[in-house]
Amino acid sequence: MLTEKIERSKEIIAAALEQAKGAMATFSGGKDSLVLLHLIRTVQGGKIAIPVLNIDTGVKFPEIYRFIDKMRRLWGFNLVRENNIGAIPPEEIGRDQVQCCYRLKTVPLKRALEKYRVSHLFTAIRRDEHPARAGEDYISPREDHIRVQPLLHFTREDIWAYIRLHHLPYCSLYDRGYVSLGCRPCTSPAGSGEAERSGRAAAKERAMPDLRQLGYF
Ligand SMILES: Nc1ncnc2c1ncn2[C@@H]1O[C@H](COP(=O)(O)OS(=O)(=O)O)[C@@H](OP(=O)(O)O)[C@H]1O
Repeated sequence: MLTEKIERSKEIIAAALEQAKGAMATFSGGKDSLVLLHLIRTVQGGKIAIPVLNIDTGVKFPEIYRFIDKMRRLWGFNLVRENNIGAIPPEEIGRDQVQCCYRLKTVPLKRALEKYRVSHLFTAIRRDEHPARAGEDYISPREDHIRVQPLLHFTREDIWAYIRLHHLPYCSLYDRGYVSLGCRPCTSPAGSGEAERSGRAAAKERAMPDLRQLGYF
């Protein structure tokens, strides 16, 4: 039942917020982190009181940038943007995916964690997204901080049901066939019957690197 799943997520969020000395949420502009922010907003009484991190690779879709700004205005949260733009020459972006993801995503993420002294980082990953995420726990200690992953038990359908239930706005790319939003060079729409992340890196017909291994999400 969705109601029970929502309650479970709220409990995880509330407990982590209570323990955290430096909590931070993540928002990619995607549907899952949208739900994460809404849940945090609910737990915090209608206002997101912790900073919200967006890692800007510089090659996201314009629709994503616009949607992030729209939500920032609507919900009035403190959006913190971090980037490492320029670390990869434009013509090489997406070519060596491990290097590209590491420099454009992991490096700025690590920098943000240090800069903002983050003890607990809230992410919106789900177990059903990918086999690599199936074994994840709600609370996942890393080298220097703790990942809080309150949406692990949500399915893709749960996310959309939540968005409909609360009449949340969402990024327009989802209505144009995109099911998982990454960087422009490595994302294409997925066919309707395909796995959720099949459009990621499909533009290059390659598998995404293991981002967990790279210290990303
Ligand atoms: N660029 C950026 N900025 C801030 N937060 C981010 C970013 N990329 C990933 N995330 C967080 O990780 C969640 C899962 O996203 P992805 O499956 O796209 O992750 S990954 O890029 O493949 O590692 C993601 O949720 P959704 O993107 O909504 O699914 C966020 O909680």
